[in-house]
Amino acid sequence: MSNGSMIEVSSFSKRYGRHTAVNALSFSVPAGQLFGLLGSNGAGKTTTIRALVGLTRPSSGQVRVAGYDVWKDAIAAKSAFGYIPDRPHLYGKLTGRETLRFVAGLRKMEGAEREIDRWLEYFRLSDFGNELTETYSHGMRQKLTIITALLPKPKVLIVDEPMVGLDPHAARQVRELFRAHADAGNAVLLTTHSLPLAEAVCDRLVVLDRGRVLGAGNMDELRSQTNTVRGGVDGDSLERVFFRLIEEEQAAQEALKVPV
Ligand SMILES: Nc1ncnc2c1ncn2[C@@H]1O[C@H](COP(=O)(O)OP(=O)(O)OP(=O)(O)O)[C@@H](O)[C@H]1O
Repeated sequence: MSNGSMIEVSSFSKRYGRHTAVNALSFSVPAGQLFGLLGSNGAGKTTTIRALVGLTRPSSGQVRVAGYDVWKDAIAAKSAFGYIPDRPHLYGKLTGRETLRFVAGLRKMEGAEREIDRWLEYFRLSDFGNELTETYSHGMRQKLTIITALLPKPKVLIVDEPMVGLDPHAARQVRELFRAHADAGNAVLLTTHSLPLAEAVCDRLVVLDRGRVLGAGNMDELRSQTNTVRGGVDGDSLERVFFRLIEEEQAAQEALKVPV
């Protein structure tokens, strides 16, 4: 594993026919960090995540998780990460508890039953543990999916749009969970459209637009890239920084147009 990175994306590109969804993207996430991947619709966030979890093959470049090439060393890589997709799939004919036992069995976890109780309690799902997941509300399904990813205590957690459908209390719990997971020495990567969430929890960020990086770094670095102001009540929010980056990109594109 080079320089302790838990996630390493090197010159990753993904092309669909003539369309380039992600173009030569590079970033790395060390243990202990919470990393945010931001960008407008179609920017390439989900494509990057799908490459990180081995669901799509890079057209070029490399994607490594916990030191393993996700495509070439898939089994080792997959046992090192937990994945929370934006559209989770659960088996409707299993109960919540059966779902979690199934995951614990796959990961050969010891003493999983107590952990499962603790997690169900944490998300106020204890009363529903023995109900089929097909009867769960959207938010309950989301919570169960989050538990399936975290139960095996993965070194790397990869999350696509975590907060959709969660009530404010659960959203706060999930935010705290991700932070705690990173602080415990793991790497967390998330995509989100919630800029306040990203600003509140992420140590570092990449802003993508149409497959290319518009800005990268911590909040201070992003502010210095966009001439925005730091700190206090007068400081510029990530939202301001984000729109600046998009506006600058649009201005640069305009400038390239042939004047007719
Ligand atoms: N299977 C596919 N076949 C063809 N094009 C695809 C495929 N998957 C994604 N794309 C294209 O790649 C680009 C990036 O899509 P992606 O889903 O990664 O964006 P995103 O940043 O996750 O967007 P959103 O915020 O809307 O979820 C889009 O232009 C999309 O149309």
